[in-house]
Amino acid sequence: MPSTLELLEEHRLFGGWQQRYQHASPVLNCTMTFSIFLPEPKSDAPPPVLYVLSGLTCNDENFTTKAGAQRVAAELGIVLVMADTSPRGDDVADDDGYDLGKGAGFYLNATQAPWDRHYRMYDYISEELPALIADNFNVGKRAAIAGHSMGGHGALMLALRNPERFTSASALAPIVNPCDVPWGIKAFSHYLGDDRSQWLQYDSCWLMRQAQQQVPMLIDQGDSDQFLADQLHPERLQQVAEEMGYPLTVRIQPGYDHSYYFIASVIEDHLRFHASHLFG
Ligand SMILES: N[C@@H](CCC(=O)N[C@@H](CSC=O)C(=O)NCC(=O)O)C(=O)O
Repeated sequence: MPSTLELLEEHRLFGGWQQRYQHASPVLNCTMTFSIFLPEPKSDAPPPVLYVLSGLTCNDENFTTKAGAQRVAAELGIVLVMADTSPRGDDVADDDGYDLGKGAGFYLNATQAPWDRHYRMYDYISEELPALIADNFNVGKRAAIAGHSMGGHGALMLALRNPERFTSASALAPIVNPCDVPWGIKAFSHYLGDDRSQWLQYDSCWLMRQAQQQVPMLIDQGDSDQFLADQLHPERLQQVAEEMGYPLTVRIQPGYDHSYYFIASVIEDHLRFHASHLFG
């Protein structure tokens, strides 16, 4: 039976519709919100979907309102689904830091108390949300995934673990090696515990070395990004890709920082990259 969605907002946009919905999530054991851009249909064929994952402190609205992706998504006929970054609600565990707890779910299934009651973002993004979208909207089977920073980690990691689900993956300033950078070490210690062998399943550098099936990938990274030296290290994934013959393109963009000004500047290329695989 189709899940119940409550429409919170709706706006006409570039000939399509920008909508925001709330729903009960059995996987996360809380109420969740997502945004969706539905372009004007280009043909009788149901359109493909690009899932978009955001970074630390974000919800579904950061990308929706700041990335400027809808004009090109409308032109290409791609549905955009903007997910939240963690479970939400008053009874959901949280932390004072911006990089743990609400807004910082790291797209994993937590195993440690108190996080394990709600923090199952891996299952939510890989299973529950796609099923909800398929049940409630006229969309095709083809899907791609993109993300920024912590969301870039989520997009690359989810595509590496589910290569049959995604025609392509792309990331803007992603965390590629969470097992070995401060943001990832802090989050994984709390959510997954001290046994670092349990962390590897969420680390794109490790996953790419194990990959049996390839998903075309694009990464854009600004060289004036304030988090580049400490947290991001795209060269580590590029090195693995070169060793493994994995189809990853990394582009270093001069002068750009970590902000949505950077995202807005390169998002068109990401949409066209995904279109070349979604419609290929
Ligand atoms: N407030 C923090 C930094 C938080 C931050 O920069 N968040 C980024 C994502 S960082 C990686 O996941 C973001 O997208 N923010 C939302 C926005 O709209 O810009 C600090 O004080 O350092």
